[in-house]
This record gives sequence, structure tokens and C-alpha cells, in this order.
Amino acid sequence: MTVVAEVVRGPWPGSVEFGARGEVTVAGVSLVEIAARFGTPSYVIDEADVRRRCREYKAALPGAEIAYAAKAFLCRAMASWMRAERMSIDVCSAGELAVARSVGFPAERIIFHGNAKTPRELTAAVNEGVGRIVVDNLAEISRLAALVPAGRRQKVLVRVIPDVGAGAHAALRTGGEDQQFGLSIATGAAGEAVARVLDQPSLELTGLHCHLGSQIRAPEPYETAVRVMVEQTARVRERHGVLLPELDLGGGHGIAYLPGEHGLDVAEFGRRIDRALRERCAARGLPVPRLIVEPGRAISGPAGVTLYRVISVKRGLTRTYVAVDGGMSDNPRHSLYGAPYEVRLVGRASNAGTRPVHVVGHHCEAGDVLAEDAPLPADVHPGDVIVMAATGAYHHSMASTYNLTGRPPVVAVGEGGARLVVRREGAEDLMRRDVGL
Ligand SMILES: Cc1ncc(COP(=O)(O)O)c(C=O)c1O
Ligand SMILES: N[C@@H](CCCC[NH3+])C(=O)O
Repeated sequence: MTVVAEVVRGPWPGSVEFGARGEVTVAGVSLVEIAARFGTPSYVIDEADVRRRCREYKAALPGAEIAYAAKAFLCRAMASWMRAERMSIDVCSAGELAVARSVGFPAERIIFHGNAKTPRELTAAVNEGVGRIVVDNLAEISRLAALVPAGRRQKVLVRVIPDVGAGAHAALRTGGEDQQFGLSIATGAAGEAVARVLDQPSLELTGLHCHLGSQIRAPEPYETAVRVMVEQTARVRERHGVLLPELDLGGGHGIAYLPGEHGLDVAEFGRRIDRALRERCAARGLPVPRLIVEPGRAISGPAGVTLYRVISVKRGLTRTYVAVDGGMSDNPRHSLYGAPYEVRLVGRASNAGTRPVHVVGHHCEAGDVLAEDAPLPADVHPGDVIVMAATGAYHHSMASTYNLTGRPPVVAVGEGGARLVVRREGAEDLMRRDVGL
């Protein structure tokens, strides 16, 4: 296939190719063929691209533990790719834990999160033997300690609020005071949690954790967080004489959603965090703790695309609406955060020129918009297939069945071609939970 122009890959998987006649392939597999074989809408994920991103993290942060944040996208295939790449996984529910364990993902490389873990979740985490549980409130400390069988110690991290605000949208900023995640240093809750954990013989405190927010594209907020977290680690030693061997900086690493944008530069992030950590630890006379990072979006986001079929094109007074066979049920991100997206026509060339359109879904809400002012060919028409970039994170995992629409399948592409890894949800699946009259 002729690649028409040097593609500025931006939000697309590394293997994407755009041909002169409108063909688009990912990992060498034609997206039109995927649409024909698996139907639309469909999520497509490039396995090699996901795995390459894991290796990029390992190369950028030698010696660090890289825990993929499963909330971004998890299915059994993804969990087994993470196992094969020797990644760790961060989970935040019994469901994510069960999926990871179902493919034999090693429990000791699982980090269990949650600001309101239920007793059932805590029990599952302890029984499975997860590597670390991240304490996120005072109430769960004694509850957790009581669940640990005699003769065992459960490793825990304490999630503190570093009071560093970062993230692409208010709903994605979780590192500042006055939100529901983590324990405040300012109110004394973080210090209290540390003391209570150290008081429990069945718990072993291995370090502090923080998570600033999501879709952060610059390293500076993380450098600030390193300063705060090293200071807190030093205070634990001063107050309790305990040297914490780990420091978890969470995730939140941003990606490009539009052409010309850039994500967090992982290599630069690695260099700067390493330097900041060494400097701060030297200043406080601490040995450098083992770093843990928890990228989700940056591992799976750019590796995924979504295919839709155009159902109708309506010209309004001022705008054109291109309605597709999916919508906020498979991608709630535009309606939740106003997130921008890049879309392209697939499978035919057009010389009609482009014009900005609103790509909308098929749900009964005016807010069911997928992309605003997206440039598509002026002759886009029903039956066309379009592809949306950077949908590998927080799409499948946030999908709903609104309007009793079944969720799309996930198709993995790689050297062996395309294969279904999650099947399409049908009316029978939806009715299986409905026990009837
Ligand atoms: C504790 C924790 N770790 C990691 C992540 C992963 O975030 P991201 O997908 O933005 O890297 C999140 C979500 O923001 C989180 O809450
Ligand atoms: N769901 C968000 C990210 C939340 C990150 C989880 N703490 C998104 O789609 O961007």
C-alpha cells in the first residue's frame, strides 16, 4: 500500500498506515475488513503497540516497577499481554482482580486500590495474596488487618494527598485537597494512617502512594510530587524510625488525542524523576526508594481505535451532524470531559474537500456527541466507515449499555491478523441478568 504522506502519528497506533485510496490499516490489517468481519462499532487494539509501550516504560525507568492501571482497559488478553511483558497491574475492584487472576497473573505483582473498598473486595485481595493493598481511608486499616491470616503479613502502601493539582479536566484531578481520594497531610489523616498501619502486626508498610490526576502531559507536577513524597517518607523515618523501601507516584501520563499534540515524553519523565528522587533523597539522607509508576492511558490509549458506520447525515441550520451506530455508550469521554477526538473516513478516497462536522451517536440525548467540528470529507454519507483515534483507554472500560445497546467487541490485531478477544454484547446477554416477572 502506498503511504500518502509522512504521517504525524500523534494519536494513532504506531503501525497505522493511510493509503492513497482511503485504505487504513493497523498492524497491517485493513480496518474495512475488520468492519465487514466483526461489524460496527468495534474497538480495535494493536497488541504489539501495547507491548512496545510497556517496554518503553521499562527502558525509561530502569529498576522501577511499572504497574499497568487496569481501569484504562482490561480483558483477559490484555492481562496476559501484561503478564508476558512482566508488568505489574494496578486493580481497583474485585472484578479487575478476578480478570487478572483468571489468566494466572501473579498475585504478588498486583496492587489493589480503592477509596471505598468493600469488605468483600478486601477479603478477595487478601485471599488472592495481592502484592500490595493501597490504604485510602482510616476505617479500612483495622478491617484489613483483621482479615490477614495468622502467620502472614500483608504489604500496604498509604495513599496521601500531595496537594499537587494536575490533570486535563476537573474530574480528572485527584492530587489536590478536598476530593475523595487519599489521606490529607494537612489535616493529619495521612500521619494517622501511617501510625495505625505501623501499629498492626499483620500489616507491613512498604511505602507511600500518590496519584495526581489523569492526562498530564508535562513532567513538572511529578517533580513537585517527588519533593512532597520524599519529605513525607523522611518524616515517617523521623517519627517512627521506619525506612520505607518504596515510593508509588501513581499514573496519569497523558497522550495525544489530536494530530500535532504530544503526550508525556516517557524518556524525559524517567530522567527527570530519577534526578529529582536522587536529589531529594540525598538532601534528606534517605536511601532512594524503589519507584512504582501506574500508567494506564499511556499504555493502551494510543494503541486502540474505534470503527463506526455512518447511519445518517443531517445538515442543520449551522452544522452538519454525522450520526454513527455507536455513541456515548461506547465512548462517554466527550460528554463527560469535553474530550477532543480525531476521526477519519476509511475505505474510500474522496476529493470533495473536508468540512467540520459534529460526529454524534445514536442515543436519546443531545449530549451524545463523539467529536465536535471534526474535519471529514464533504461527501461523507450513510454506509461510510469512520475510525476514531486514541480509544484504547477508558472506552471499553467505561462503556455502558444505555438504551440497552450491547457493548462493542474488542478485536486484537497483530502479526496473525485480526482476532476477537471480547465478543459483541447482544440482547441475550443483556436479558441474562433480567430475571423476569
Ligand atoms: C491510583 C491510580 N493509578 C493509576 C491511574 C491511571 O491513570 P492514567 O490512566 O491516567 O495513567 C489512576 C487513574 O487516574 C489512578 O486512580
Ligand atoms: N476515566 C478518565 C480517567 C480517570 C482516571 C482514573 N483515575 C478518562 O477517561 O480520561
